[in-house]
Amino acid sequence: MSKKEYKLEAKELNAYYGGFHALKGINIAMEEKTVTAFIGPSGCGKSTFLRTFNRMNDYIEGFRVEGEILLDSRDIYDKKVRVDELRKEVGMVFQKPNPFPKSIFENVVYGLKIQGIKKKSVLEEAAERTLRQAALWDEVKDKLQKSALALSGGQQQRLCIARALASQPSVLLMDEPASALDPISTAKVEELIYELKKEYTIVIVTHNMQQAGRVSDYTAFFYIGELVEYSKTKAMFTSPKDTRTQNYITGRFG
Ligand SMILES: Nc1ncnc2c1ncn2[C@@H]1O[C@H](COP(=O)(O)OP(=O)(O)OP(=O)(O)O)[C@@H](O)[C@H]1O
Repeated sequence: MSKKEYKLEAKELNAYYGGFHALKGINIAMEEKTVTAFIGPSGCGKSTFLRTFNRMNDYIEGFRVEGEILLDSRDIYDKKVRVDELRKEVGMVFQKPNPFPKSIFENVVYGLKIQGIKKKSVLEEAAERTLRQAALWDEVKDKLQKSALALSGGQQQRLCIARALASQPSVLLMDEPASALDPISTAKVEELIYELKKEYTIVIVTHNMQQAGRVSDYTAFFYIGELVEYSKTKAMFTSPKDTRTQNYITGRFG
């Protein structure tokens, strides 16, 4: 009998900022082409955990992990893993849209150029494909050479999503991707997440419970560094098992 393969897994994961124990014995397994929402009160470790999946915390002095993070059953903290390759496979979108002060086109193809891809037709094809995927193509196709900074916040965030998709990742990590956006732009990003999960495995940190309910298949509730509860989103919101989860989702704290 073959063992079920997950896209992403954490096994007995502990994380520390120096002497501070930020993540405590986390176990989770996420299926391919699903959306998982991380929820929980401020400071409970959601972003720290999200960033372990592409080793974004490596830059922080004193940060270390124990346990395993598996991508397609391979340990991404193994010494043989090339972090630049990992980050191509596991793309990331941040809370505040952070386009470079360059043209729309240059933003999307930035990662490809760093990889040494120079051919114009390849770059143009990639730009169109990812801008279409990010539901931005129709709005920018006539001004690709204009500055990305002239776009609205919502457009900038979709541009950052296009930029993350250009290196053809299989996983997309999103750290509160809509919290700086207006309601219409938020709705667009949520629709986009729904479309993108046909091709990508998505993990999203959100403070917005309605958003978790709308976009995610599974929800993980964190509390002071622990993963308290992890289940199908519908089940978590209708019948949470732990009283801490119940208190949080009914707005009693956080
Ligand atoms: N660079 C750092 N150095 C030291 N401690 C940190 C660092 N980053 C985060 N922490 C601590 O780790 C804990 C978890 O932080 P994290 O940002 O992961 O929480 P979070 O749940 O994402 O919070 P929020 O919802 O406010 O963004 C917090 O106590 C925080 O103070």
